[in-house]
Amino acid sequence: MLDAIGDVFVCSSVTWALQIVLVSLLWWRSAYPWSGVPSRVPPGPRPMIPILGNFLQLEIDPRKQFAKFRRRYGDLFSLYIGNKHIIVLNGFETLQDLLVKRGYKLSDRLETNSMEMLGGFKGIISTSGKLWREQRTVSLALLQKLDSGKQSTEDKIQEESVYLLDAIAKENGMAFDPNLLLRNAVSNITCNMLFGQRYDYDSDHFQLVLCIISETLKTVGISTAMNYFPFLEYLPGDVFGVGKMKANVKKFNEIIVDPVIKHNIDNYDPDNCNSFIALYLKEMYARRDAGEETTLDVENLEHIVTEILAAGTEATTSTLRWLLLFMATNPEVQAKCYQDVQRHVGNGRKPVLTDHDNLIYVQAVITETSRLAAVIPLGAPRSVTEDMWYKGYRLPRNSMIITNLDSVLMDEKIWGDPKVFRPERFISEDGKLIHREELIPFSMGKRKCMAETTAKSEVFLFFSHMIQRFRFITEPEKPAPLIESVFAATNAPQAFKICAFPRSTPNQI
Ligand code: HEM
Repeated sequence: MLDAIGDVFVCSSVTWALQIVLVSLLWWRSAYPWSGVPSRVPPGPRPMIPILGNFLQLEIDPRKQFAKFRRRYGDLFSLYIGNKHIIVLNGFETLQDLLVKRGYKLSDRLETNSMEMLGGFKGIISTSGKLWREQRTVSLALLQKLDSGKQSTEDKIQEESVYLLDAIAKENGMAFDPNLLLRNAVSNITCNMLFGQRYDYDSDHFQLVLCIISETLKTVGISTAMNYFPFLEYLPGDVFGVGKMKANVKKFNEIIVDPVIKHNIDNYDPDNCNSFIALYLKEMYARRDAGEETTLDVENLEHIVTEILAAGTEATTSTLRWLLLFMATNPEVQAKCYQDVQRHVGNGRKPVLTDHDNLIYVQAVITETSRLAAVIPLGAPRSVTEDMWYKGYRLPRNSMIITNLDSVLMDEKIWGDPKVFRPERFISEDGKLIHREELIPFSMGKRKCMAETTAKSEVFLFFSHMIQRFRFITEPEKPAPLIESVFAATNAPQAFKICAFPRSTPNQI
């Protein structure tokens, strides 16, 4: 009986596989862009294998390969994967020309399968055109309004720092992985902005929020394969994590986002709007009451909440993790940061945002870390809205655009020794902070990160508070942690452990 079932299974699997191959080949012939290579498009490596195109020429972390292609083909090169023509933009001049000067043609997202699963083409990150413009403009205005309200973003970060520093102190100088504590602190700022409340670090509800975010983001990398090979979604066994990702997004909405939005709708009080959700609802009702045509609705709000939580948590946490790693492995740099804080802030009070202009060395360390860590090194994919020409090349409508920020942040022509961690490169001879326009970890143009100011405030305050209070060292009697990254939704460091000693103890420098 079991054999018979096995035979049927094997037979149906073979038929299934043949059908997939057949359908794929037919689909490839009709959809594969280089079956008739469009003329005058940017050059690139020749796609050797039907359907896969250049897929096998790329590693999971494609940055090194992109650097080689750039040397060979120039600042614009083409790749073909599955049914997509991809154009990779490299170098500061190209990114500035195409994202800033002619950004109106490259501000849309490409409607990919993974974008659909994550954002359902609602909200901000995955949307384009009028819908994106209204959602982004309104969201930005509401975040600014919140910042100038009862509790500013700075107040929220100051409040959260107390909890973060206490949690670090509780590690008692023992080795710990700072990832979870930093993640708690960073996402609490976002929760506070969105929901109007922070959570205790040991709250089950809060840990569930963080767990779903990180599980979902883990599947983002692998499920992007579906953007190029849409049929993979239908393979049995959820090999590409598509089912898991969909289930996570659904669970996140059901358990976290929807109940909070419902609570806000049920208890709506226009005179007491202390959270992003309440302010969005107020704006939505106002536009509707005024008879305005608007895209503001509960479904878009649901997506924005999820996106801000995920985007806000991952990139900022990764940046802070890189900072602690660089401090523990570069004690002399850490000592200079501590001296900077001692000189301009002392021990009697906490650093505040207005210390920013005085803490030059701390700023240089943060700036150098943002450059070297490049936590979102390839930006988020965009698309060409209408056929356009640039430096003699045709950029066909609907091509996918990859903004290779890494090619600028790690450009030898700009930085000389880009792989070296050297904060001094951002300090002038007369001791001032050097601002470089090529420092673009938040991308460029209309579609650049929506929360650059908030992210910078979080990084500056959390980092300077930690440096004021603790000395961080690598785990004693263990090999120093590797300065290597895990390339996934963000470019984060590999997991590492450090020890934190309060500055008032004999371990003080
Ligand atoms: C160090 C921290 C951060 C870095 C380096 C960073 C970087 C980026 C980058 C490179 C993009 C892609 C821009 C593009 O499409 O080309 C982006 C988009 C975005 N970021 Fe950030 N980000 C950070 C923190 C945050 C925070 C804290 C939030 C929210 C509170 C946030 C919200 C967003 C949103 C909503 C978008 C999509 C914008 C759009 O599509 O119009 N980010 N970010």
